[in-house]
Amino acid sequence: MIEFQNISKTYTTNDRKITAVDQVNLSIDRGEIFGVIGFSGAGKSTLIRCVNLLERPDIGKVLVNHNDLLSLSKSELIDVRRKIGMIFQHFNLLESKTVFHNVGFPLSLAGVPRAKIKQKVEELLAFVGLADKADHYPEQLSGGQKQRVGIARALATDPEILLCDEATSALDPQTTSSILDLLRKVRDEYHITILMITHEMQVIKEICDRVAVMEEGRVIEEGSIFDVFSNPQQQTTKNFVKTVMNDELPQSVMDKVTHSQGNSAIYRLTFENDSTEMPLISEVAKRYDVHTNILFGQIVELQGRPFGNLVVELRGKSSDIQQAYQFINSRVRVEEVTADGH
Ligand SMILES: Nc1ncnc2c1ncn2[C@@H]1O[C@H](COP(=O)(O)OP(=O)(O)OP(=O)(O)O)[C@@H](O)[C@H]1O
Repeated sequence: MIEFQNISKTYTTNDRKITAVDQVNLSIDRGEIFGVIGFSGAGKSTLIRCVNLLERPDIGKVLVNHNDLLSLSKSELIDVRRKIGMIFQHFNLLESKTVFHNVGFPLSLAGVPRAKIKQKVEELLAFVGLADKADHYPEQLSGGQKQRVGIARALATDPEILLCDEATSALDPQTTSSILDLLRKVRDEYHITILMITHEMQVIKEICDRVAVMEEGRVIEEGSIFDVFSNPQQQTTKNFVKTVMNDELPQSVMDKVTHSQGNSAIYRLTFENDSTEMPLISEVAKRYDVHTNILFGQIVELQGRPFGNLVVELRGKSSDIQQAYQFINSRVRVEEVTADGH
């Protein structure tokens, strides 16, 4: 549906060159909710603006529905852009127009007859839950309501793609959740492909199917939500994952454990899918002459699949600990936790 083929974009300011997007390759499928995460300055906004050529990449190709955007004429590009809606962090509503006229604005611009505009706007306001706010002005609305208007306006031209530029970053967590629910409904009911950029991993976790992590203009990691959250590879990705999956042991616990007497080792066990239901620790205690001390445990759901973490201290003779480790290792992913808790 959307394909970036080796695109790069460099800005030159005061003789300084900044490569905002650096050789990015990504492919986003029809009907997918795809997230791009990165810290400020990573190049996310530049990348998303390449989808409708608000920014033109210097090199590479942007394909939308197999159309090579950079080779289109002006009028062809206008047609493609009509199929791409966009919502923004600060909503970008027209303050002097009512909710009704904000939503209908793209249709008025396209010369759609009044009766048709009325029908479409009413349908969309009902869809976003603002049927009773048609005559209100933006200043009379909360942030969440404003973003609902932004979404309704973006849907007015029946787009196939919705671009979300930090669409929930100005909202509190509860309102963010309700907007994400609405975006999921947009995808499910209107079958729209959604590309969103954000610096909040919680947003990615709640709604996306796949994610790409950007750093210094490059995509450093990409994959399904389950794979990236359960087994992040790059340090930046690990840091983002940590913000929503807090599985760090407090230092005070680590200190107690590492200063305890006798032979002991600490392991982090990772459970996925069916293995989350495995009575592994009781099995270890039964089979081997080791004491087991559970220091931390959690189970979360990623895209409907269970994923768990357990940090266990094993105490006993080195040879017994080693045997117990091998048994665990044959059943689940396991790594030793070092003295700093990692
Ligand atoms: N129009 C521009 N002129 C010059 N430099 C720019 C321009 N737009 C972006 N940049 C630079 O390109 C880099 C990437 O910016 P971009 O806005 O794409 O990142 P971002 O990940 O979206 O960050 P943020 O979340 O802060 O917007 C930054 O160093 C930024 O300063």
